[in-house]
Amino acid sequence: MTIPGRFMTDDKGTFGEHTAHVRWPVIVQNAIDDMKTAIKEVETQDGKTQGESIKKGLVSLRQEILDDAVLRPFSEQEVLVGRVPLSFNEYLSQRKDAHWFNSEWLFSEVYLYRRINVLFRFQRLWADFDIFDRLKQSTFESSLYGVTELALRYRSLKSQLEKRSADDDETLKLLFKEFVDISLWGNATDLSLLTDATIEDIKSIQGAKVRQESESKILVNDTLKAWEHLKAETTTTAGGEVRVDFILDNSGFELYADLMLAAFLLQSKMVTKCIFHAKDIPYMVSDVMLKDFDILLKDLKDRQFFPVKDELSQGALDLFADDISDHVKNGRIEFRENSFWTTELDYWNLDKTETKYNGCEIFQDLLNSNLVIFKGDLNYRKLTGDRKWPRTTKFCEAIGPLATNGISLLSLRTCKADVQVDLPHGVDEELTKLWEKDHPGQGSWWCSSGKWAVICFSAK
Ligand SMILES: O=P(O)(O)OC[C@@]1(O)O[C@H](CO)[C@@H](O)[C@@H]1O
Ligand SMILES: [Mg+2]
Ligand SMILES: [Mn+2]
Repeated sequence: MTIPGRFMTDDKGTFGEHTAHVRWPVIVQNAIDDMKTAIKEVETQDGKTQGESIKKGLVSLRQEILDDAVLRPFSEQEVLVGRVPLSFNEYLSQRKDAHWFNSEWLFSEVYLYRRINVLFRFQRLWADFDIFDRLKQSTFESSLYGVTELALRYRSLKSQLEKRSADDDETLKLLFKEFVDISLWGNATDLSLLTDATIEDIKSIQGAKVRQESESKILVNDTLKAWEHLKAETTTTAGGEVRVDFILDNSGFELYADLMLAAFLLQSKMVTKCIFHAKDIPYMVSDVMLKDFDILLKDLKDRQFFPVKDELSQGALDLFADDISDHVKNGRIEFRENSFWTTELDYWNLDKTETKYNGCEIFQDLLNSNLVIFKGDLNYRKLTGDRKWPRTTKFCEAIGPLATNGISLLSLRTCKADVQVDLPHGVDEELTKLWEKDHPGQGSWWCSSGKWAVICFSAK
């Protein structure tokens, strides 16, 4: 089959078109508003002056989008001072006609966050400032209910784990499923979608009861295939290292849920090492940077940040935070960052052929992993190239070289964009009809609502 083109920001009636026209100006406006607050908090005149020029840059960037300007290349100075990978200018040299509202969605969205980052990197006092930090922190703070509920669940499941007999695979399999579900739906608290979420919204997405009914919302579920694979890997490497990698998505509750899955895998002794791959710049509003991991551990222990009243909840939060810190101290959990993850390159570039922007380097390293877990929607878009595949296309076809180049992967994705593959025949039509009822003219946006999910496995 020929490889279809990628979703464009001028594909009529798509969520990508809506994202470009409506959501990007909102995201930049939120950054401008947060910049106003941040500037007030800095003391020095220098800080204020530099902050003002960033704010002006954001205002003109927002206007550029609204004016549907050409996607301009980065200047030499921006590449140097902003440390912008040359992949962006290489791409733009081939597409001089790319505009905000007439370009490949994947490129222009990643380009947007790079343009924002360059504004900060140009100002010495703001070079490492994360303009999304306030939003990341306030959303995590309002996740108190889900965080506490999970910590209590971890505490009780951990003792079940310790009590179970070594050959009690059934319990282990059920727990694996539970923790994969927790990590999957941890993605649902996505800041870029929950632009005005109430605590109730956040609570409902995260509660255990929601997870029960959410089983029906998982349209493709390869959890047991991943379980069988991991068990086989554990047996073949008997006594050796069993490594699971997490290509991370959002900070806050989703990272907390991912760490929960890692803690279970390590506690079960099935896995000996978990490596977490974070972003090197503020990206997609909520994505995890190295500093967000340290902040999360601090928040879990901070009774002002998480004012849990009862001893039990306090003990459960401390237990989890201490277990994670212990895994880090003993090298069982490792955090890395790499600029590849914030380039526009899709994951067909996780291959020995991509030798310019770390694709090959990361690929070679991931060959040592027994399972690579890709979290969230953007990672799914990059796995499938954000292409206009028929929605029944097989996952192993849509991920190109990754299906055969030696990496075993598991994609845990809540559906928040137009691309979708691997659906059984008839499901897309049925959900489009269902969604159309309450969203006339936007039936296919069921796939961008975050209400459904897929768990897709591909063996090496
Ligand atoms: O990777 P995540 O955090 O799950 O979601 C990121 C993302 O879904 O946010 C926007 C929502 O449509 C998309 O542009 C982008 O793919
Ligand atoms: Mg997400
Ligand atoms: Mn994200």
